[in-house]
Amino acid sequence: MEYVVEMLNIRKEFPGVVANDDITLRLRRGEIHALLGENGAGKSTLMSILFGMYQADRGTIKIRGQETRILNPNSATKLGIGMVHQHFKLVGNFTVTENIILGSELRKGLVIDVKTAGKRIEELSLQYGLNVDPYAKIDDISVGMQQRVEILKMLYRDAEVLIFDEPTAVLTPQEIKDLGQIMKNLIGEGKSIILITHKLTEIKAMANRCTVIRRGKSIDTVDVSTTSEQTMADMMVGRHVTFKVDKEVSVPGDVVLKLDSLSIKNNKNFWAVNEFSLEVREGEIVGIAGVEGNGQTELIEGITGLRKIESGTFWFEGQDITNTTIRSRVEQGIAHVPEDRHKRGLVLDYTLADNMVLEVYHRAPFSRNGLLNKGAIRDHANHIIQSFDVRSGQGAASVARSLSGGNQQKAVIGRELERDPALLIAVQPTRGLDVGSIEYIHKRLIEHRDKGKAVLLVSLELEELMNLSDRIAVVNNGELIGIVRPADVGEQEIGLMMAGVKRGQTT
Ligand SMILES: Nc1ncnc2c1ncn2[C@@H]1O[C@H](COP(=O)(O)OP(=O)(O)OP(=O)(O)O)[C@@H](O)[C@H]1O
Repeated sequence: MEYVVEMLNIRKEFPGVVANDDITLRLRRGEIHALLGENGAGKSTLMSILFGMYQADRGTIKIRGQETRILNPNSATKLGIGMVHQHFKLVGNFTVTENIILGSELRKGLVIDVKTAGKRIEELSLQYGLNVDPYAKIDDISVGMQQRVEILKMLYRDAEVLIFDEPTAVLTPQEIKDLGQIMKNLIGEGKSIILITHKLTEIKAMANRCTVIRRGKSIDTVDVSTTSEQTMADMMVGRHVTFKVDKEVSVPGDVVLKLDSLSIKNNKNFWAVNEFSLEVREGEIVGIAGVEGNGQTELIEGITGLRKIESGTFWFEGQDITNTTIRSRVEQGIAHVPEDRHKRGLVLDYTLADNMVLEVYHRAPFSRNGLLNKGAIRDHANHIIQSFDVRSGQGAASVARSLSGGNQQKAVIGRELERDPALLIAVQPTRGLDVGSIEYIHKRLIEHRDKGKAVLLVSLELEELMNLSDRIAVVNNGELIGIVRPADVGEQEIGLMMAGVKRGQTT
């Protein structure tokens, strides 16, 4: 059996944590190999070593049978290894072609011939079924297309081994299907793929084999076709995981949030939200379902105070707060788990302790007579770290940036829930989380509801919305299409409504 990549007995330590402890992964030529592990299990670290961003403390890497040292991403590229990161590295006002040739080898004395490059990109795009316009501007194309540009970037540099780091986290269901096909085209042409994902259904649909790691150690490599999702989940977490959410029927109380005919504009000054009305009561979870980009982002920004509400009224616990500041909304008991945890959730260069008091540091017990009480701040962070199982090298003293993506997310959710808000707005709360953490977060959201609080849940995962919500508001093109109860409808019907087909309203 020919292996294109062999990572043997890899060890990598960071201050306070062994991120990779004797991990072995072997990638066959022409296979899609999933890398599965809990948040913080060490997947990104292992791939960063393969891509030359980190050096292993111990262990061997062989590329096409040859023992090699990969000193930096450039040498990884020369060895035919490419990576699509979770956060794309593209320049918005450059074209696709310009982005692809940017940073690729510039030979001295040679002006890069953009036209020739464009042609080559067009050919590659055709060969792999990517359908990318080489002359489009990055700002004008969808996130799914931008990801394909990242794929083209690798192909343009003749990559043979392609690493995808949670590629579907940013995609719509249709784009996920398309990506599956693209991956098949890639292996059909002899490429080999390492796929990092938490989604077991995707592993089932896309991958040939799967290596499971837990807390930095290899557990096993299995054939995907003969291993069930449940088995893989249990191997990964080290205990039995349940996928179903247990909850009682809700007992809604008074109205907490009332949106009355809200209209909000997007960045391009077009109407993103149109006369949108909705109520969320104490003791209920209301989900918002819709295809990404149908006004959900602007709606939530309007509610949290990040974006101006052009017309309509926003009532919170009976008070008109349409024009109040972000700060006063926070003070009144509105909490927000944002869509983009890097931009809005955390200050990446602050410690975890400081991040856990971003909204409340000026209050007792964290602050007294204008002085910060470091002990209280640390205790608060430790409490969140413990309850939400936030894993990091140095606990409360860890810099937020050093946490794995999923652990950053758990920290943000923990911070917001611990404030015990009257209204929790959770946008994609479980994006990037492993099944064990999803199970826990779902439980906490239901608990919050059962304490009589209101939850507004925005998610692109229909299954999550169906499992958690008491009512689901479906949006299309900034308009409310209808409100349904999950018990009364199937996913298919909600799918139709997401496409704009109206249905009778239930209240
Ligand atoms: N640069 C760093 N400095 C300190 N600690 C780090 C650094 N990078 C990673 N770690 C730690 O190493 C461990 C493994 O992290 P890694 O990002 O590899 O996990 P992961 O499996 O990719 O997680 P996720 O699914 O949440 O993205 C974590 O405990 C993390 O906090």
